[in-house]
Amino acid sequence: MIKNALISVSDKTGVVEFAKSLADLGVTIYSTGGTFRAIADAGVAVHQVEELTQFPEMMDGRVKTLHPMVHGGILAVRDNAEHVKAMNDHGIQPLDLVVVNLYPFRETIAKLNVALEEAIENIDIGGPTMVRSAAKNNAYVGIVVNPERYDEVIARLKADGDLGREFRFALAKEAFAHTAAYDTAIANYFSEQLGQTPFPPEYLQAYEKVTDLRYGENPHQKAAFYKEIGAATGMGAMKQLHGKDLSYNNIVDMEAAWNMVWEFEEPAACIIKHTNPCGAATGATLQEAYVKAYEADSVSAFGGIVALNRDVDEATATEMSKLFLEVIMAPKFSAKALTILEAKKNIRLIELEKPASDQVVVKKVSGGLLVQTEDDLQEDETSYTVVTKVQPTEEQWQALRFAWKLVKHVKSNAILIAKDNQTLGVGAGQMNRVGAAKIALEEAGENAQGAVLASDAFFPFGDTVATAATHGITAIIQPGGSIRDEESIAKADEAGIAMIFTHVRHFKH
Ligand SMILES: NC(=O)c1ncn([C@@H]2O[C@H](COP(=O)(O)O)[C@@H](O)[C@H]2O)c1NC=O
Repeated sequence: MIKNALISVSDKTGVVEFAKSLADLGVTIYSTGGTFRAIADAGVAVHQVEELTQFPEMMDGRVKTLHPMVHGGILAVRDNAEHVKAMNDHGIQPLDLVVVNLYPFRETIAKLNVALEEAIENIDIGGPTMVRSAAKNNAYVGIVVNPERYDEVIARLKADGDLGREFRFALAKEAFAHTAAYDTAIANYFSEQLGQTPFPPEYLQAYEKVTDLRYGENPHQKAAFYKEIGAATGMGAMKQLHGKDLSYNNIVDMEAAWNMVWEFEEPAACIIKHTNPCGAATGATLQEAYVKAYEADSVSAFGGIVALNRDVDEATATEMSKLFLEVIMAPKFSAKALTILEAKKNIRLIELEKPASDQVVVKKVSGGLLVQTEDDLQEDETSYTVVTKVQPTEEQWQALRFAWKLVKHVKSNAILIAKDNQTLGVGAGQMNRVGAAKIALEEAGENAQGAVLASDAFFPFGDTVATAATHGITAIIQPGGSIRDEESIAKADEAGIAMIFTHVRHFKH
């Protein structure tokens, strides 16, 4: 039986209707300042919490509900004689339903240049205290932290006159998750102020479920997708405009595709299979970039994930509509592009913001977590060295730059062949480097003649350069740093290949 409810909410969405329904069910409502006014102004019967505490709200609202008359009323075990006696002795009213959501701390720190004082003033104390009291005493008290629960609460009260033990327990779990996520945001903000990010002594993150997924990487694996609470960019902030539900593998590939395509400032298109590019290209227009990316490997492009770094126009949409694609992601789709692509039932269309920089990459391992900064080093070409007798031509430099930007997104060991801002062959995830080169060169075929080769890490032996030479590769970019670099340099000199050492490695596991 719910006799008394305490409502104290910052997010007042739906609270007036909710309070009205409670009042109609005969519940006596107590409220704090702003919530009281919102409810009272709507003509709903409500009491000020000061009636319980006999204390005014004070210290800029820092102290309003932190009082034994409130917490005794929430925490008392209703069938414990001592607790009941304490309530009677002190005139404490039982509070059977607590409805609280907290000061907008996350929203406050998301604002530009927010002062520490303002952030601190938005740390809720009384709210979480009531939430935790009520959640602890869920055997008797209902705790509601999410306005989305209001309807169900009312429906249950109307149907059964009570919330029921199981539902109260579920609400309590939601409440503890709510305060944990809230404290996580505060702890991370403090870490940031202390300069402890991105590797604070405790690694705390809070995620909320977006959806259950049909299955995981394989049909026998279960999966769900979670987003960072308050995510403004990245996969957690994507907008799906069309198509069936995304799969686990779709999202993994989308992440790879999206990071890859934003390597380029000019119009670019990347087509991804299993996180590696089967085709990537830039062009004067988006349409040109897409067609080149498609033609790079038109066999593998089937069922691919396409990422584009420009708004999709009619011409590009028309080209893409000719092929079965799993996902197309872009900053925006024009109305005409949408009409063309929406005619294809199965394609998923995703709008997404450009990726944010300064992200960390996190990998779960058993019993732990690996955290690293992104592989987003701004490389300075002046620190590259040409190690061969032959210098690259301007055209080769351009092709090498293009290939180097992409090879870092290919699973190691990675070799990528390119020409004219278009990939021609990709060898990904091989256990030895010459094996990756053979795959990439074979895929490039005749087109390897006059093309360039990029390698994500150094050549341990001269065999990769020798293989590249037999296929007509004219320039190579790689980190260098092997004890047998001289072997590779000699092979390059023999074949008249220009070779650059970047002194930067781009492993990707
Ligand atoms: N200080 C307290 O005792 C206290 N009690 C409740 N609050 C918060 O005050 C907010 C509601 O305030 P109002 O009803 O005045 O708009 C809620 O987010 C609630 O979590 C408090 N504020 C901060 O700690």
